[in-house]
Amino acid sequence: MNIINLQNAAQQDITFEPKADTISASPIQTFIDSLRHRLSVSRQPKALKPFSPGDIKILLLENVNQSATNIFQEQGYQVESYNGALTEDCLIEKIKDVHAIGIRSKTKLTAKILEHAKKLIVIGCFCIGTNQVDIDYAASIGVAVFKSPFSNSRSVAELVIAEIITLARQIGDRSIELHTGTWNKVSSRCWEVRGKTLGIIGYGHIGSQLSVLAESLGMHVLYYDIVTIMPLGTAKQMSTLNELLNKADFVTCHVPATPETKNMLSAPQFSAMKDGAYVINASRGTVVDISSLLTVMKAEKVAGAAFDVFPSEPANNASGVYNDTLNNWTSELISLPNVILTPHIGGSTEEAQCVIGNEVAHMLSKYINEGTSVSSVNLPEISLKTLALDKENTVRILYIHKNIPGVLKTVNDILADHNIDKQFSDSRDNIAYLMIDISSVSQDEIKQLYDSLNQTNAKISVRILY
Ligand SMILES: NC(=O)C1=CN([C@@H]2O[C@H](COP(=O)(O)OP(=O)(O)OC[C@H]3O[C@@H](n4cnc5c(N)ncnc54)[C@H](O)[C@@H]3O)[C@@H](O)[C@H]2O)C=CC1
Ligand SMILES: O=C(O)CCC(=O)C(=O)O
Repeated sequence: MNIINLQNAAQQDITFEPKADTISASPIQTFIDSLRHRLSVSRQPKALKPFSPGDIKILLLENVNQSATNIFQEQGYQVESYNGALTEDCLIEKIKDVHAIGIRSKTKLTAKILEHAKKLIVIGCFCIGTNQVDIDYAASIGVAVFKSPFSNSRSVAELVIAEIITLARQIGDRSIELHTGTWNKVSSRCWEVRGKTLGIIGYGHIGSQLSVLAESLGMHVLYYDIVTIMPLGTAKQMSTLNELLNKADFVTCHVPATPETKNMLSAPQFSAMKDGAYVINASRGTVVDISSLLTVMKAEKVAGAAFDVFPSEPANNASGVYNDTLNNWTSELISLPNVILTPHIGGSTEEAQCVIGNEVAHMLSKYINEGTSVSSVNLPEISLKTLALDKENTVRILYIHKNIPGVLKTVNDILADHNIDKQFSDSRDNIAYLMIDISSVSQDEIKQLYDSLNQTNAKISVRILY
């Protein structure tokens, strides 16, 4: 019997009858089954249906690491990969048909795009920032979003250390000069970094990692953060941003893109800085007001700057795309001395990308196969023990719903005739997620349960795994 009108179309077109490979009537199969019991392989995870893994389609954009593709293919999923981001129209077409999408920082998954994603179960950000995804809208349609919490932090911190020394010694300019035939051996306004003060705005994973590296170079570290965070080494937390700006020789930003961090460094903050200070931004392009920075650099108030991120960034690698059409101050910025520009490569190392590929692909697979939302950035974090092979008639219900009164009663009334083995529910703002394992459920009852749950008022999405 085919289920129609499924809210969560991972289950669209998928029969609730057992797949051929699950029919176990032959003597050999019976022997294997009994052997499994004798060998206690019942602790192995049960492969949950209704989908067979081959039904699951994964779309990977922006050169997501091969390690992710390998994991998805090991699961038996279909994987389609692209090196760059897709145009909006193309993305809308592609997203209609996939159950999971993996992106990095370029692909904007807005409500406009996501409303076409009728089969989508989960989004994987193979990066740290999630500002490119409308995570609240995703939650409102029952789509989980995962990211890598810290696997490229070290890479970003190392890039910033390189930039601090490069700016202090004007290495970028000397290199460009030699590339164009000019020998210009100077020491004027070139400095050691030892004994200088680094001001870190945002003392999270990257900021704190950078703090340790900077101290090992003999720098003093000050940091500013909206929350009180334990200092590492001899770093000191400043109670205001201005206090940090007044004292730091190098100011570096490691905050997320939020309304509060937009233009966090602009004209008033630049004027609060020490004369001859340096500015670094490898967080998000919205954080530093580059138009204002141009003014203070021309006045030699700021002695140099390094940017890895920009308000607008090209979707794909290509020559000639970093220009005034992208950001109207580009030609002015590139004409200034001691400015280091990199194409959003803070997290782009082999090590970071491989780990992120593994990590996020595992989270996505676990969510697809078992419903585990631990580490999701937009859904309540729910997990139940993996169903074991011997739990043949056990069914797992994954019910994402509006966080309104009376839902548990409604759901439990529907399940009243079954034995509830385990139940876990949690909420996050307007959204709640309920995971229930019930036993002794026949194939026909699964269909009835699905239909009943699907008709409840609070339902956002329902999946039944068995
Ligand atoms: N250039 C690149 O390739 C990469 C850039 N990033 C960017 O760096 C950002 C930071 O990354 P993590 O350190 O991993 O994040 P995190 O979440 O570990 O740390 C961010 C810190 O900023 C603080 N913060 C938030 N709002 C603030 C405000 N208004 N004022 C002061 N502090 C504030 C938070 O309390 C937190 O301690 C990411 O959100 C991402 O946008 C991350 C990885 C790679
Ligand atoms: O590697 C990328 O494409 C994005 C890196 C980044 O900005 C992040 O992890 O937030």
